Amino acid sequence: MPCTGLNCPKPTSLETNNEYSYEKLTQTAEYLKSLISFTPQIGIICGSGLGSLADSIQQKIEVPYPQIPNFPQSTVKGHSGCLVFGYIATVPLVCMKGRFHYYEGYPLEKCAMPVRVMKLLGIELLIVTNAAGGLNPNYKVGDVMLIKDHVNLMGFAGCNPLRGPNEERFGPRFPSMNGAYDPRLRAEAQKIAQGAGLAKGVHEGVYACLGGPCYETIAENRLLRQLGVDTVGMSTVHEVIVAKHCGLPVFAFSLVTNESVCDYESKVEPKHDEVIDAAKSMEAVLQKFVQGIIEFVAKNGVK
Ligand SMILES: O=P(O)(O)O[C@@H]1C[C@H](O)[C@@H](CO)O1
Ligand code: HPA
Repeated sequence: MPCTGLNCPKPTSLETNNEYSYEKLTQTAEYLKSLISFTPQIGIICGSGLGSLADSIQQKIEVPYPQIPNFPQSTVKGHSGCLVFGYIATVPLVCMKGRFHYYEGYPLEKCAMPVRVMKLLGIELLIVTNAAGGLNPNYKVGDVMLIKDHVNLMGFAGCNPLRGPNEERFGPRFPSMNGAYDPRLRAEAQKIAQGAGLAKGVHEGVYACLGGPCYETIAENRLLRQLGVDTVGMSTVHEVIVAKHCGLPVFAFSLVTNESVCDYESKVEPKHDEVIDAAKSMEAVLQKFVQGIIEFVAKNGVK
């Protein structure tokens, strides 16, 4: 908040130059509200190649990112770059077909700004999905891992989407990250997964985000494994931090799209096209899974 008292210091450039101030984000949310006649209850972020999660949305209103004031643009294959509003199982929602990554050149607060916009639109639950490398030796390509916790590796180096002046209207300066991944929905998701045909391959584990765009070295994969990381990717963590900060419950999962190799003898190399193909081959099952989660929320509420 600007201070008007006589002895108060002048606002710093950080305060005056905030590209994603509460006011700017409100402007973005107000523009989007003017296009829809309902309040979205759930926000969904589609991971690489997972944009088809929006296919089951009814009464779609699609808004391309270039049309949205203050919104970044998608630059990555597999992230088409539009917001889709509509309904799944009678639940009004908004879906991001295309997220923003640090390696695209966006600072973390910019990558995560749509989470605050969705909060201002009125969502009460955020569903986050990602394509990820499977580090846990029990994981196979095509498995789903419900995220129970994360390792904020970029945070170890001081990169955090909440860095800078805190905006109290969103949340506190020092938020706890405990319970960021809603335990009730995770427990329920185990049952829903069976109905969706995912019975064999649903795990629960820990996700870590690196800055990318390089995939991890074998030495890095070995280190991550020792740290207790089960899947590794280049997204999600900053979105979840911002969601937890503003009090949004999160349900998140990784689709294992490739094996993260820990063996110098292995000839397996990660490739983005294969990541997208692996996601594509799971689209029908994952649509059913996400629909099951939404139906549960429709029946039982978010809390
Ligand atoms: O957006 P997500 O995290 O699902 O995408 C992963 C991370 C990189 O963007 C890309 C690498 O293949 O897939
Ligand atoms: N590493 C990082 N990000 C990824 C991977 C991976 O192996 N697969 C899909 N996204």
